[in-house]
Amino acid sequence: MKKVDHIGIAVRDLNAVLPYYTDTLGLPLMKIEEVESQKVRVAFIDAGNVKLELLEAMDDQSAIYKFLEKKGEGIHHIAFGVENIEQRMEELRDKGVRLLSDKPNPGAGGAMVAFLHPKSSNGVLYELCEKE
Ligand SMILES: C[C@@H](C(=O)O)C(=O)SCCNC(=O)CCNC(=O)[C@H](O)C(C)(C)COP(=O)(O)OP(=O)(O)OC[C@H]1O[C@@H](n2cnc3c(N)ncnc32)[C@H](O)[C@@H]1OP(=O)(O)O
Ligand SMILES: [Co+2]
Repeated sequence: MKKVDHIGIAVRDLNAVLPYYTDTLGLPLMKIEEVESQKVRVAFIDAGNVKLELLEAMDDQSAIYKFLEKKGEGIHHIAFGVENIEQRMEELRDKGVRLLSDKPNPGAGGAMVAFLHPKSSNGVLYELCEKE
């Protein structure tokens, strides 16, 4: 794993929470983007050495919708930046880690992403992401 790329945070209403990050905490907003494949609208906040990915559900099929229903707002996942994501997935699979997809899927900013099931990561949802 190269580094932590971002921390995903589930929010109910992106526009409503943004001022807390930008005005109260004084952190720069990098961009807002809709990621159709994950059914999420995301805002990236520049927190210096790591990004915060604020995630709002686009519909009730979104993983974020289900998370908010069950657990409420809060930290959703930690994303490691990796190179050669398919190889990393294979290595982890060989070591018995449960991956949530066979192949990487398109994520924010043109990255390819894959998730490790929280049940095989001691309760933490991890993401692997590879920037093009
Ligand atoms: C845009 C992109 C990017 O960065 O580029 C993104 O990040 S998209 C980010 C949004 N997309 C994703 O998260 C996609 C991958 N996620 C998923 O496929 C899903 O959310 C799962 C992780 C499989 C959970 O789905 P679901 O809640 O329907 O399954 P489930 O009810 O069977 O839950 C299985 C167990 O995992 C727990 N669980 C669920 N979500 C969790 C989370 N975020 N962190 C830690 N534990 C979690 C549940 O409480 C449950 O534990 P108990 O059984 O003990 O109650
Ligand atoms: Co993410």
